[in-house]
Amino acid sequence: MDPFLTADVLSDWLKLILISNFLNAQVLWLVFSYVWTTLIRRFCTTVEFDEFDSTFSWINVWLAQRPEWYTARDLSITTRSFGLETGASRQYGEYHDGSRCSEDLKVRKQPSFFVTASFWYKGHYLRATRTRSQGTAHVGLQTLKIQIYGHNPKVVDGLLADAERCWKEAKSEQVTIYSSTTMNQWHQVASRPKRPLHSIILDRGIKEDLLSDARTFLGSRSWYSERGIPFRRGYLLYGVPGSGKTSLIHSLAGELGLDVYMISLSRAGLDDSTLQELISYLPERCIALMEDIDAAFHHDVNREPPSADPSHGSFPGAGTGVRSRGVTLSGLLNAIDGVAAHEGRLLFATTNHYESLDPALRRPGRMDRHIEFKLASRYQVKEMFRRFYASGNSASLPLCPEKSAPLYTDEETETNSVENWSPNSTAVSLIDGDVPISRTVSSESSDPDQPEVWQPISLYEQARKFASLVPGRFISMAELQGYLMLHRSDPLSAIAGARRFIADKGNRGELIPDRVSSKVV
Ligand SMILES: Nc1ncnc2c1ncn2[C@@H]1O[C@H](COP(=O)(O)OP(=O)(O)OP(=O)(O)O)[C@@H](O)[C@H]1O
Repeated sequence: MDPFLTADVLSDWLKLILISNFLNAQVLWLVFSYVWTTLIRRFCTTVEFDEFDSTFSWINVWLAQRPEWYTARDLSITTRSFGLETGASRQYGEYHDGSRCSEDLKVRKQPSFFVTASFWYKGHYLRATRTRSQGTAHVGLQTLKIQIYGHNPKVVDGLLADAERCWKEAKSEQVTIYSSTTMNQWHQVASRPKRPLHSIILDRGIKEDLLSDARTFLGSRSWYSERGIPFRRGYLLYGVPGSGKTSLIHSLAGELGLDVYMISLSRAGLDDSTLQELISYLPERCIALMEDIDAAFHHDVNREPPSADPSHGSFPGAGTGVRSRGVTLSGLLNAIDGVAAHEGRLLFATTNHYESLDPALRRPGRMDRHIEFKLASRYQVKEMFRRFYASGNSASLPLCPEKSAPLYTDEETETNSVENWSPNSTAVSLIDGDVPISRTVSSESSDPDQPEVWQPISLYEQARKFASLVPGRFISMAELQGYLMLHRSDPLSAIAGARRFIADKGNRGELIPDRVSSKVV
C-alpha cells in the first residue's frame, strides 16, 4: 500500500488543509478589514457625537425621525427620551400597527450598540452606529458615529443644521434642564413641558415685573458693553418653602426660551476651581440656577475660611477627609462675578434663609433683584382655587375683577391674616348675604353652627367663599395645592372642609408669623 495513503497520513493531510484554509480565511479577513478601513478612511467622513455634548441630543432626535433607525434588526428598547416628549418621541411612541404606546411611559426603539443602520440623506449614503466605550476612564460613555460617503464638508454642515433644527422644533414646547457630572461636564438630565406663567399665582405684578426685567436684560447687550457694565443679571428668590420659587424660575425659562443649568453647590467633588470651570462652560444665553444657595454650607454663608474643625462644618465634607474641600464663599463670589464669570447669563438663586446669607452675596451686581415669596395671600388663595377647578384651559379664565370691584384690597390681604384669626373666629361666616343657596351639601364638619345648605353661583363666587375661609399669609401655596388635591373633583367639599383644615393646622401649632416686607435692590 502506498505509504502516502495510510489513514494516519490522510488525517494529517486533512488537518493541514483545514488549518491552511482557516489561516487563509483569517488572512483574507485581515486583508479585507484593512482594505475596508483604508477605503472608509479615504472615502468617508466620520462624525462623532459624544453623550456629554448637546449635539448628541440633536442627532438622536434627528435619527429617531428616520424609519431605518428604529427598524434595525437588533434593537434596544429605551424609555429615555433624549429630553424630548414631543416631536421625535411621538414617532418613537408609535407601534408598527399605528397604535400608540402608553402616554405615561413611552418606549422608544433604537439599534443595539455596534449595530449599524444605513440610509440615504440628500443623495448621500450614511451609516450610523451607536457605540459605547469600554475599559477606559469613561466606561459606558455613549457615542454616535455617522459615516458619510464622500468628503464634502457641506454635507456635515447640512446634517448638523438639520439636526439642530429638528431638535429645536421638537423642544419648542420644552424646557431642558442640565446638571453637572462629577467630571465637570454639563449633562442633560431632563426636559419638561413649559409651565405657563399664568399657572404661577403670585401677588399682582411680581411675575410680570420679573419677566419684563429679564427680557429687557437679554435685549441690552450693547447697552451694557457701551457702559462697561458686566452683562450679567442675578435674581435672588427667597422666602417660605412651597411658595413657588422653583416653579416660577422654570416657567420663566419657558417664556424666555432658555435652558436651565442647575448648579448644585453641595455636590461632592465641587470646589472653587471646578465651580469656576463649570460656570465658564455655560452657554451664552441660559438660566444658571443655584437652588438653596445657603445649603452649600452647613451653617451660614459667611466669609470665614473653612475650619479644620469638623464641628464648624462651614464647607461640605469638612474634616471628613473624603470629599473635596467644597465651595467657599469667596470661591462662590468669584464664580458669580469674577473675571472668568460668564457673560450673558441670568443667575437665579433660591433660599429659605435670606437672613443667613452673607451681605456680599446679596449685593447688587451679584443679586440685582431680591424677590420675596410669602405664605399665600387671600388673593392667591382665591386664584389658586379658581384655576384649580376651572374646566378646560385655565389660561382663558377672565381676570378677577379686582380693579373695578376689589374683593380684597391689599390692606385686607394683610389684615385678615393669621394674627387676627383663630379657629373659633366668627369673623367669617360660611353663608353671606350675596351667595345664593340652591343645593344641599352634607358637610364633613359636625360643627352645629355650620349651615347645611348653600351653593355659590359660580366658580368665581366659590373661590371668593373659599378665600374668605382661609386667613391670609397662613398656609403656603404648596400646602393649599395639597389640600385642594384631596378634593380634586369637588370644589364644594373643599369649601366645606376649609374651616376644619385651617383649624387642624392651627391646632398643630403651625402658625407661621408673617415676617416679610418686599425688598428690591
Ligand atoms: N405661587 C404658586 N402658584 C402656583 N403653584 C404653586 C405656587 N407656589 C407653589 N406652588 C405649587 O407648590 C409646589 C411646590 O412649589 P415650588 O417647588 O415652586 O416651591 P419653592 O418655593 O421652590 O419651595 P422650596 O423653597 O421648598 O424649594 C409646586 O407643585 C407648585 O405647583
